[in-house]
This record gives sequence, structure tokens and C-alpha cells, in this order.
Amino acid sequence: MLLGAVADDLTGATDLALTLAREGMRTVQVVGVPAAGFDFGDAEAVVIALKSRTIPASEAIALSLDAARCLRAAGAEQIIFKYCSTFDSTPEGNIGPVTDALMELLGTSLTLACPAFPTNGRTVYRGHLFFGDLLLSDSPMKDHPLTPMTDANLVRVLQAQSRSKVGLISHDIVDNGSNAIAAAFEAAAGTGHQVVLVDAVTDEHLRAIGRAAAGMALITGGSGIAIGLPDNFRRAGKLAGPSADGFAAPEGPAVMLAGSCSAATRRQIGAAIAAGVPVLKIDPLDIAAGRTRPQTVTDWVLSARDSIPLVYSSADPADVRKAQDVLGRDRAGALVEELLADVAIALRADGYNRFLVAGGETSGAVVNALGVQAMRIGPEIDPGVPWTCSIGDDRPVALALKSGNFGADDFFLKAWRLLR
Ligand SMILES: Nc1ncnc2c1ncn2[C@@H]1O[C@H](COP(=O)(O)OP(=O)(O)OP(=O)(O)O)[C@@H](O)[C@H]1O
Ligand SMILES: O=C(O)[C@@H](O)C(=O)CO
Repeated sequence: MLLGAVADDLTGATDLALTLAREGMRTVQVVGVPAAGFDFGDAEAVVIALKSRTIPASEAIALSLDAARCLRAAGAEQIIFKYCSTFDSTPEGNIGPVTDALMELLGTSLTLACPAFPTNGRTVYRGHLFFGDLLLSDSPMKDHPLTPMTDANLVRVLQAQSRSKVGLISHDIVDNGSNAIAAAFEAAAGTGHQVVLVDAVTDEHLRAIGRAAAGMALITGGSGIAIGLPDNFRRAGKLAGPSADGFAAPEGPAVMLAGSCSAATRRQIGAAIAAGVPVLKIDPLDIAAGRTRPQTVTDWVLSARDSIPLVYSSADPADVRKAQDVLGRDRAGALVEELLADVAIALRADGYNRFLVAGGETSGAVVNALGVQAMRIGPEIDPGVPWTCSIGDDRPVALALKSGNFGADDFFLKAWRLLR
């Protein structure tokens, strides 16, 4: 293994694994920190998916350190800490605290932070994160159920979460290429900075940043920051080339489960409904009151077996707030996640082996429930979202795990065409 990554949620891990695989590294994604002696096969890059984005910072630190130790023990020369391209975090973290702890573990005094993912409209300019044409704080991310983002100035956001001194390498320097960026890293270290946020508005910027960061022990950011890293290993003659193992999804019944309340997911649900996909909407208040149970939902899915039905809890910000006012933010989320996880277990027992899940937290809950330990990366459905297939499993499952804000409006329809 050359490159190891610790991702703070499952869909984010898949997004990163897709980037590394597309850039030519043999890549495996692992769900949770694997047991000692886990066989990573011929993987050159391994992405460990955690569910640590919104848990207490102390727990996120402990899990992330375990994951990084495991990757280092397996030979990783460089570690990526992958978080969301919209910098999803609460005032307590967990991006800052985990970055601080990983730096200490790796004994490094400088790292970079760059959530940019230009293909999906996430750009960083003069330290400010844009979501398409909008500042992060004006975007739908301000209404996220778990991590509302109300400040687009990432130097300020990160500094508030981190013990490290946070600086900025801004666009003018990045535009001058990798040598200028490498010099700026040195200058930042010289002025006592430990974390530098780096502007990036194009993939060319990300490739230049990746090249400049070849010698960094720790790199933090969205999946975009990985675009330029495989080339460093290729130039050093360390990559073996494509693996002979192809991607094959199992045949069988399929279902779609959506717990993401993002604007993109809600548009995708609208498009699925318009196209005649059978849908069932569930609501955390009904789950709490016992009006919606896993069995009722499972029976409904089974009754729609001839098609690929969609169960969703996705709601607009006003309805999410209504449920949260009654149940509390965490309980509202947990009720939905637990219900969808129970439904997934029941369907799996009934032979279902193709799951499309929308939302990072939701995907984490479903995939943990399915007991999937590791995944091979398959074809890209939309930027940042591939089909994957479980490995090391007697009964493999095909999984499409969609980050909340990713995917075109017809995502729930077109994903299935790739498996035919
Ligand atoms: N109707 C609802 N009311 C309140 N909370 C909900 C509702 N539906 C879903 N949730 C919760 O909102 C959270 C959505 O987070 P999730 O990570 O799954 O989606 P996302 O944030 O859009 O995706 P990503 O993390 O990939 O960007 C989950 O905890 C989910 O259970
Ligand atoms: O970076 C992103 O936007 C995604 O990979 C993600 O982490 C969403 O949860």
C-alpha cells in the first residue's frame, strides 16, 4: 500500500476511492477500521470509511487515529484525511480536532486543507468556499439537518475548531503552479502555520497542489485533492498499472433508500416520481409514534418487487425542522437511519442484492447493517458516485452510495442503466 485514506463518511470514502481508481491506483474501500492482519490484496490505495463526521470530537479522533495506525502498519507512505467538499462540520469539529490529532500521530508540522471539487461546483477562492455560484453560507448547506454551514470563510471556520495556526495559500500563488505552491508551503511553515487552506478553482490547480504536496505526510480535503497524488507515485515508478480483476455486479432484486434531505436528492426524488418510480415517503414523527415500522416498509418494498422502488424520508427544511423540534436533531436522524437499516437487513434476507442509498449518514447506517466490510470500485454513475460491489462476501451486494448533494436530477433512473 502506498496511499492510505481516512474518510469521515461512507459516501465521501467512495467519492475519494473513485478518484484514486480513476487516476490509476489499485484502490479498495474498507468499511470501518479493519481487524489486524486484514488482507488488502494488491491495493495501492486503501480508503477506510468511518462514520465520524457528526459524532463527538473525542470519538472521531480515536477512530481516525486507529484507522491511520492501521494504514501505516500496512505500509501507507502518505495519509489523506477526507472530509466533505462542503466542509460539513459543527463548531466543535470534527475537521479541526481530527486534523490536529493526525498531525501529532504522523509527527508532521504542516498539512494542507482543500475541500475543492470543481467538477461538482465546489471551489475555494481567497479562503472562501463556493457551492456553484453561491457562497457556502448562502447555499442549501445552511439548512443541513446535522451540520448547517453558515460561514463560507474556511480559515475562520477551521481556526475555530483547531489548535493549529491556520493560514491561506491563495489563488494568485496556486495559479503559478506547483513550484510556487511548494515555496508557499515552506514559507507557511516558516511563519509558524501548521495548517494551510489552499485555494483551488480548477482541476489544474488541484493537480499542481497534489504535485507540490508529494512529500507531505498528511493531506486533508475533499476527493478533489487526490486528483494530483497518484502521479507522484507513478513518477516514482511505484504503480503497477490496472488490475486484472474486473467489476461484476450480482444479478437480483433492487431497492433505493434515501435519507438525504439535500436539495439535489429532493430534485432526484421529484424526477423519479415524475418517471413513475413507485415511492414510499416515511417521516421520523411517524416512526417515533410507532405508525411506521420496518416491517410495514419492507412489505411495501416486497410488494413492488417487479420494479425498483424508492423509500425516502427526504423532506424540505421546514419539515425537517418540525421533526427536529419535537424529537431533537440527533433522534430524528437516528430514527430514520435505524429504520432504513432494519429494512435493508430484512430485504437482504429476502435476496435483495442491489441497493442504491442516498446520503452519507444514511449509507453508513445501511452498509453497516448489511455487514459489508470492503468494496471494489466500479463504473462512475455521476461525478463522485460509482457503483461498487462488496468483496470478501459469500453473497456480494452491489451498492451505489450517493453523497447528498451529488448526482444529476435523473440519478435514480440512470444509475440502473449501468448495471444492465
Ligand atoms: N425528514 C427528516 N427529518 C429529520 N431528519 C431527517 C429526515 N430525513 C432524514 N433525516 C436525517 O438527516 C440526515 C441526513 O444526512 P445524510 O448524511 O444521510 O444525507 P446528506 O447530508 O444529504 O448526505 P451527505 O452527508 O452525503 O452530504 C440523516 O441523519 C437522516 O436520518
Ligand atoms: O466531498 C463530498 O462532497 C462528498 O464526498 C461527501 O463527503 C458527502 O458526504
